[in-house]
Amino acid sequence: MITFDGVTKRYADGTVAVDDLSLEVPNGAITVFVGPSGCGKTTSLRMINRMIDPTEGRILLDGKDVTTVDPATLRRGIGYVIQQAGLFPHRRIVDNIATVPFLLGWDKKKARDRAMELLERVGLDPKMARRYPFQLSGGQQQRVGVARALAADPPVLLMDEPFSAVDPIVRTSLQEELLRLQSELHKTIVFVTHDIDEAVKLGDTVAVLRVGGKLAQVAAPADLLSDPADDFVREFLGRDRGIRRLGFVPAKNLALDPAPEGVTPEGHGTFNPARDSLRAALDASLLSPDGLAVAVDDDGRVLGVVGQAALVGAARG
Ligand SMILES: Nc1ncnc2c1ncn2[C@@H]1O[C@H](COP(=O)(O)OP(=O)(O)OP(=O)(O)O)[C@@H](O)[C@H]1O
Repeated sequence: MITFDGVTKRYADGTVAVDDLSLEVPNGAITVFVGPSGCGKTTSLRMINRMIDPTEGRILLDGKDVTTVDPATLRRGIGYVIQQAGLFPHRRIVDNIATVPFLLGWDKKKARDRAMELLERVGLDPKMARRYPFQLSGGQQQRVGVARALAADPPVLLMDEPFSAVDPIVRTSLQEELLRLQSELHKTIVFVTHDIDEAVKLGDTVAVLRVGGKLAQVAAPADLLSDPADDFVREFLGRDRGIRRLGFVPAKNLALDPAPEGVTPEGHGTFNPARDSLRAALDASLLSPDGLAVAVDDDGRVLGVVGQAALVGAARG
């Protein structure tokens, strides 16, 4: 666990970038820091690995004040991913990924084997290993950045706007890849973004900061969407909060009616109650001429139907 305990950062010119921040970042989950430009997200992140030291307060990593740990030792347990990957341009991809293992003195073969394993893990073709960064697309470079941060298997991963510089489609696939990786690796991840949609998609917990470095709210995405703490958070969350919140409510508790004669998945919107959200079920019903969302299992077999009145009722509840 990472604990921010009354942390303030005042820069030499008097700018208060972070103001009395207290927050707990649980192990094995993704905590997102989100907020407008200049609200202190990057400063907060960099105080964890001591690229910046706080002016007041303490940051504890598993109970230990990070300022008492030598930065090099500290960073061995903390992977760091930044925007535009920050790869070394004159090193091949495999050696970029193996950077930390090399620094730790692993033998060359073991370090490169590990790099190859990670290359595949982040969804890249092993053929890429011998290329240089300029021979990869932006999205591929970002994947290499993630692989490099994971190379020495650190328990903590800091990610600073890692997907901001790529186009929306690549960005979506990188986000999904991160969620897939996290479901296997269970790292303690602190993720910084200014994009609220990215925050609610990736975060188990979302911390919203406002300019001046003050914490506005910290909550699970569904709670943030249903109960914003104040006007700033409400405005920052943007439109369609009600609908977006339904994306976090599982559809598995919906009461299904037997499918009427002739109602089939063809010509109807379908959803899978075991996997999908209430939002997906509502969408399915809106796509059906008679308003019935058809529930199907993994094999496409019809389990039943649910109508719009029941969906709206479930959405209220
Ligand atoms: N070295 C510095 N000296 C003085 N002020 C600084 C310094 N670094 C950052 N700041 C200021 O501290 C505040 C917070 O900066 P920070 O980079 O942490 O914000 P951020 O939320 O990450 O912003 P962005 O989303 O634009 O990257 C800003 O007002 C910034 O101008």
